[in-house]
Parts: sequence; structure tokens; C-alpha cells
Amino acid sequence: MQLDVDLSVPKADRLAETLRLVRERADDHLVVLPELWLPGGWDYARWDEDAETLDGPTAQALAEAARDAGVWLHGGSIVERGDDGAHYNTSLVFGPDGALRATYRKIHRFGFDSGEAALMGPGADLVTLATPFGTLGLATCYDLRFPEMFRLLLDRGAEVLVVPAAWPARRVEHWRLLARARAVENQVFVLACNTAGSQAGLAQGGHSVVVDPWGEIVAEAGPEGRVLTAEIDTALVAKTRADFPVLKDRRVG
Ligand SMILES: NC(=O)CC(=O)C(=O)O
Repeated sequence: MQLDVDLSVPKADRLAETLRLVRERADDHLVVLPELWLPGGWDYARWDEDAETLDGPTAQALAEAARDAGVWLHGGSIVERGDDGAHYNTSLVFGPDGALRATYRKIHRFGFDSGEAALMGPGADLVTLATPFGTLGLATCYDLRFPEMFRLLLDRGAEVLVVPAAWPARRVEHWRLLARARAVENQVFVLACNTAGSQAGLAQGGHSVVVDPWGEIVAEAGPEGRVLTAEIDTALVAKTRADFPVLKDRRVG
């Protein structure tokens, strides 16, 4: 869901509207929300006040919505208040029973020593998760610029890379290019879910995109907030790798 993160709308209203959209989905869906859609990926001043634990109110609300709809829900990311007192940009994935199946702390923090890079702790662990849609490999936004991370996810069995983001409009062509590059070089699906609208005066890029293992765009949003849907057949991962077995020619790693 490419959410228009309008921070002038009260948080409770934005949460309620997003949960309503999740509950509208049918039970054979994997629903993906963007990065930091509730606190805002770019409004650093909100992060401390909005930080939550992994069993906090946002996680509980997402779990309930996943269970009510019977969907797998990648809930985008929250500002996690870690046990060590640090904040992390953490993604949450819920099963259709509402159980929290995976969490991923963003490894590469954006900001070149300021912003997220200064305010959030770095994640340390790669995360994959077996689902009926294939094995998911979890990444967030800026991670997309680091191909070595995706190779490691590939080596752990990832077939569908899920990348929530708050990627600005001024670099949206990098976003589109990198999403396709990660799909082509790893022969995987990429589900890249961005924010729309404007946060802290920064126009967001939209253009959420679903890319298949051949690098073809299966579905792509424009700049506006909307629900983007696509049908994916994970068998295409094995087929692409068998028909064009480029990964067998790796010499490093
Ligand atoms: N917002 C991010 O984490 C990454 C980003 O904006 C980029 O250009 O990279």
C-alpha cells in the first residue's frame, strides 16, 4: 500500500484508515506497508515520542488487522524502542493468525552521520521468512543501495525481496533502477513499497513497484497514495534460474 503519509492528519486517524485498508484485503494476500508510515520517515522530531516496543500499540493494532483480514502483513517499519535504550527502524511481519513472525532492524541507516544515521541504531541481522508466497528477504529503503546485502539474502534462500521505504521524489529514478537491478541480479521478485505525499517538506517519490525475476515491472504506482495490487507466481523464480542460470557462474562468495 503506497500510503500518503500526511503528518498534519492526526496519528490515530491515519492508523485507523490504514487498518481499514488492510481489513479490506482478501485472505490470500501479502499486504505491504511503507517505512515509518506512522511516525513519518523524515520528521525526526517525532521519533522519540513515537518510539514503541515490539508489543506496543501499533504492533498490536497491526496484528489484529492481519488476523481480522486473514492476510500476511508486512507492517512497514516503526521506531522501535530497544531494550538497550536505542531506537531502531524495525520492520514487522505478521502471519494471518496475527502472530509476529519476523522483525528486521534496518541495517543501513540514511543520513551520512546525521538524521537516521545519528538517531537510530544499526540492525545487525539479516532476516528471511518462509511464507506461502515463497521465502521473503527483508530490507528497508536505503538498504536497496547495498547489493552485497541482497546477495547474502539470496544465499539464505530469499525468493521475494520486500523493501518498504520513504524514498524522496528527487531520487525516484534511483529507486526504480535499483529495485529492478536487485531483481535481475538475484533472479528474485522485488516488492518495493514507498510513501507518497510530503513529509517534513520533502516530497516523497511514490512509484511503488513489483518487479519479477527477469526484471520486468509487473505493477507500478504513480506518485499518488494508492493500493497497488499484483499477482505473483513464485515458481517463476526457479524457472528464471533454470532457463538463464547466471547464478551458477558466480566466482566470488
Ligand atoms: N530514505 C532512505 O533511507 C534512502 C534514500 O533516500 C536514498 O536516496 O537512498
